[in-house]
Amino acid sequence: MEIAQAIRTDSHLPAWSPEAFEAQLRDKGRAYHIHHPFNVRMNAGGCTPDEIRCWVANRFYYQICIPRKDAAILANMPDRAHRRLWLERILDHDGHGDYEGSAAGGIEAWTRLGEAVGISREDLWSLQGVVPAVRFACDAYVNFAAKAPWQEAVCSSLTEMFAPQIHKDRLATWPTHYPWIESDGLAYFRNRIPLATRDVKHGLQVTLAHFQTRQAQHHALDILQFKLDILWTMLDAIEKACQ
Ligand SMILES: O=C(O)c1cc(C(=O)O)c2c(n1)C(=O)C(=O)c1cc(C(=O)O)[nH]c1-2
Repeated sequence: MEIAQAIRTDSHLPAWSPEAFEAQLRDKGRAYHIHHPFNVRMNAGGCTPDEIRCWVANRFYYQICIPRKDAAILANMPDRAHRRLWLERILDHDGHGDYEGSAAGGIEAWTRLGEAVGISREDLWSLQGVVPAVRFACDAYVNFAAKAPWQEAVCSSLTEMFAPQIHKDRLATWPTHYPWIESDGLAYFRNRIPLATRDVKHGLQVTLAHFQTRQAQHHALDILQFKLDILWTMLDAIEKACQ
């Protein structure tokens, strides 16, 4: 899959310093789905219970794709030290040991979120409510991760730089706006904050080291844009499907 390239006139210039490059990557947060109208409305309390259920059911497809895309990246990583770190991401979502408690994993926590909003485990896992564009968007992420050089796939995970805020927003607003949702159901969001922060540290380390010329740094920004577009597209599709 080719990543769309923005047209630039400065590609011949020296590479940005690591600090300036990181600032460029972080600046991409302006296009994060935290600003999508559906997300804004959801966190402002404007969604109906059916809309919340529709979002949870569709987002579940993203949740189950994440460990598959991480396994694809792992398979392309030649270095043991990187694999050791990356492996944790798979366990974060799939869990390990029994399916109770903190080691149960993100997919299990999302299943609890589903139950808290009124979706049974069977219905959630059946993927019945997942609309085609959400499948296409998530599958594009898995396919990209499998085919791209592993450092580029790592770079695409850097939308996680912006994820702690979106989780914090939900924790801050949902209990007031949606008191009908059992608070236990929000554990997924709470759990992800430290994990995302850890992931970003490693992801940035790889990205800052790998993209060494201005042109390559622009390519990294294009990769991040591609991932931002995946998340944005998902909400476009969810907004339309959940009306
Ligand atoms: O709720 C969100 O808005 C959101 C966004 C993202 C993201 O930015 O990709 C992730 C998550 N959540 C998340 O929970 C998660 O585990 C995660 C992993 C990844 C990734 O690309 O590897 N993104 C995200």
